[in-house]
Amino acid sequence: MKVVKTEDAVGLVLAHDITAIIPGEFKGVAFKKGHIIQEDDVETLLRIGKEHIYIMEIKENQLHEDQGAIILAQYSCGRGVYFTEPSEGKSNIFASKKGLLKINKDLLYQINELGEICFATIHGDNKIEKDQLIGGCRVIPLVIAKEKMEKAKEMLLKGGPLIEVKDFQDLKVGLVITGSEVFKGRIKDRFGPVIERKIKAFDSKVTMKTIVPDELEYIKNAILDFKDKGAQLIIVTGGMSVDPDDKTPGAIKETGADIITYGTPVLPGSMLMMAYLDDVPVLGLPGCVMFSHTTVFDLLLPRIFAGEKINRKDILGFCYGGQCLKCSVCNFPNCHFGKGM
Ligand SMILES: Nc1nc2c(c(=O)[nH]1)N[C@H]1C(S)=C(S)[C@@H](COP(=O)(O)OP(=O)(O)OC[C@H]3O[C@@H](n4cnc5c(N)ncnc54)[C@H](O)[C@@H]3O)O[C@H]1N2
Ligand code: MOO
Repeated sequence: MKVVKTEDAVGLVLAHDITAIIPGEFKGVAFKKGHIIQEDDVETLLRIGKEHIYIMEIKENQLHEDQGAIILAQYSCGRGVYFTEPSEGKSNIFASKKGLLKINKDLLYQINELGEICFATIHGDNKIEKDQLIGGCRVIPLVIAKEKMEKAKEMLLKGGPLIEVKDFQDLKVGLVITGSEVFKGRIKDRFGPVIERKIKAFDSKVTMKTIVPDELEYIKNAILDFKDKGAQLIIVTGGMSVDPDDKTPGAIKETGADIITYGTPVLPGSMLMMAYLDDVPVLGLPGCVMFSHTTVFDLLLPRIFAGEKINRKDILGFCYGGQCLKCSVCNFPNCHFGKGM
């Protein structure tokens, strides 16, 4: 610690908290330990009787916690992400737009492994809204070795971006509703509106829709027809289970699509089929997607709309955390559901 005249202390770092007392009005910390003294602070400090102050000496090879936090935030934020000015050594990180949140988990771990650093985030691979909090980064001590921050910067530049928000694409969606009971008008279609609502949340819409009976040829031809008409995502509802009338999985296979999975380790949603017809994703959705608030369909949609190709490992990875708790008020995606391995 060093004693400095207050007028000469601008840009230097306070070594301890400074208390202010205004009788009947205020008693508390006016300036916190670690605060970098600003031009405007001088008069305030003089008014609370501080003509001299103790300042912390930051050595040539060290950085103040706020400078460390800026380095962490600046070099970790990719497209669609912004951060706040640090306060008490911490910067908060937010999404600057709606999209798919991507977090490089391995890199995040490695940065924390450097020590004296706290970098915490929410889970990635979910939809994020504009100005939603993603995480925060801070330097734990008041000062940190410059060398360590250089190392962090190098790792972030090489392996980054650590955090990014990918845009959703406007996809043309083809919807095939299966079910002879719906086709023949015995019951009203209630699956279509659920799908249309969920697609709208990604600013896209169902541009082609048909209702077909539980017959393999009808379902197959409807899928191929939508593909020919330029659908970029094809969704087939119902008929996904084990009854003799459940023809959807067979029909998707018959189109020649590459089947990624029939069956997922997710409840609800275990009977879902994910396939690609050329590069067009084809989803066979079981009845639970119409009934349940949140299912495996909600885990896949953000990634499909961000243009990511889903593989079998992605789907198997859902098993840990794949059981939805069906809370009375659904907080998804702010819960464990689908957060995976
Ligand atoms: N023995 C087994 N049975 C079931 C299994 C299983 O593994 N073994 N899985 C269960 C699970 S999990 C689900 S989810 C359902 C999947 O059902 P499907 O996708 O085959 O659904 P459907 O049989 O076509 O319909 C179920 C129910 O929903 C009504 N429905 C269907 N589509 C519409 C629509 N567009 N509008 C209104 N209502 C619709 C339909 O009439 C049926 O009542 O299988 C379990 N069984
Ligand atoms: O596909 Mo069912 O998909 O688990 O409720």
